[in-house]
Amino acid sequence: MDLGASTLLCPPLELTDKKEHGVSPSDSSFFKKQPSIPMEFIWAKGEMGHAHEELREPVVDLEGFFAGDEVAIQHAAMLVRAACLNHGFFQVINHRVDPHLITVAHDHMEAFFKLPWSKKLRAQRKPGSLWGYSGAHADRFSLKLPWKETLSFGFHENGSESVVEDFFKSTLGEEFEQTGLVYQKYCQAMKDLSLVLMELLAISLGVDRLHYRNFFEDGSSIMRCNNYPPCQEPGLAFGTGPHCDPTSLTILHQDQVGGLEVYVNNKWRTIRPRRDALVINLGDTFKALSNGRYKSCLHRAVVNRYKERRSLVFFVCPREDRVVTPPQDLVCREGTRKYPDFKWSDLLEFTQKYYRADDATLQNFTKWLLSSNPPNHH
Ligand SMILES: C=C1C[C@]23C[C@H]1CC[C@H]2[C@]1(C)CCC[C@@](C)(C(=O)O)[C@H]1[C@@H]3C(=O)O
Ligand SMILES: O=C(O)CCC(=O)C(=O)O
Ligand SMILES: [Fe+2]
Repeated sequence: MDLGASTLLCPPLELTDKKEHGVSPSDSSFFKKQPSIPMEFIWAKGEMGHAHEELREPVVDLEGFFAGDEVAIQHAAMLVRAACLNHGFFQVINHRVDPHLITVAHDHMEAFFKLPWSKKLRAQRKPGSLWGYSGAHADRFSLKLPWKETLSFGFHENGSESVVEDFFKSTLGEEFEQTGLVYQKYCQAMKDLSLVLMELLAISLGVDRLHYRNFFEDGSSIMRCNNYPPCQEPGLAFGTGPHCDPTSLTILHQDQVGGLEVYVNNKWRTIRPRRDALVINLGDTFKALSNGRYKSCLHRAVVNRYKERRSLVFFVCPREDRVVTPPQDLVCREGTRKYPDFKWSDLLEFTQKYYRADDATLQNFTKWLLSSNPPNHH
């Protein structure tokens, strides 16, 4: 059942009377098919173009990594290298994240998004903050609104208190204590897996095996739950438009509905959902950490007419004051630096205050950075 735009925007976006757009029933054009979704959600025809082909690439099996089987580790690193040089996307199986924990995390996400508006709005994102509930980012953007609701919160491991549990209890109340516990465990499992992947990425780049693990060990990451309601015009709107994640590494688990697409060899390809796999994609920050060797994955989420779709997305980030710079031996091999040093907090601020992340965030950030601190050549 299509809940339409009202599920995304509260109070429900009143569909403005057609006459306000200078069209009245007497005009012949009026009888042309009028889009049944608010124009704020509509993307240009040229930006759509739905994928038909599936991306079928080898899945990286982590079993050998956990078993310390060096041959299996080299094989996994070779698959990771091929994928990251080409498009920055791969999937992992035998990742040792408890499948029951993933299922319960989906259950709590479903329960949250099914809450009445009044309850969801208790967690409403404050201006300038990443944390909380957002309906179509309608408070941030005015056009090309994403056809989605999101719930975002931070994760870091210092000390006993759990920022995740505090987030749920303080914004949604005691009845969400269990949800906070589930997401604390889920985020911890995502963080642990991310450090294994950082080792694999280091091996695949031929740098010190612990280099990236050490860089991210004390990082603060972002957890996001995405809910994509059914859409009457799936050919006019995006759940999440084409973009590269500005973050470093993304670990995503999608439900069985399907809708994630990745841009590979100049074509959008669908990613078939796999319950037992976790989707991994590199972001802009890791691209800079690899001195531009590895791609930041260009991806998007399309919507459909009939079925709600949800995804759990964990964005791995370094500590905010960490300076993003590629390992020296990688630069020596490459000969030149591709990006200036920057702090992750500066790129994050850029995406939250000045620039809506898309497929060119890193290059625009670099220009912005250099324009505000021109290199002194004396
Ligand atoms: C640092 C971030 C900004 C976004 C959430 C994380 C990593 C992915 C980014 C995002 C999803 C890229 C597409 C545009 C965006 C505005 C969105 O659709 O949510 C981005 C997120 C954000 O700025 O909230
Ligand atoms: O929901 C998806 O499949 C993709 C979501 C995504 O790319 C994001 O939230 O950054
Ligand atoms: Fe993304």
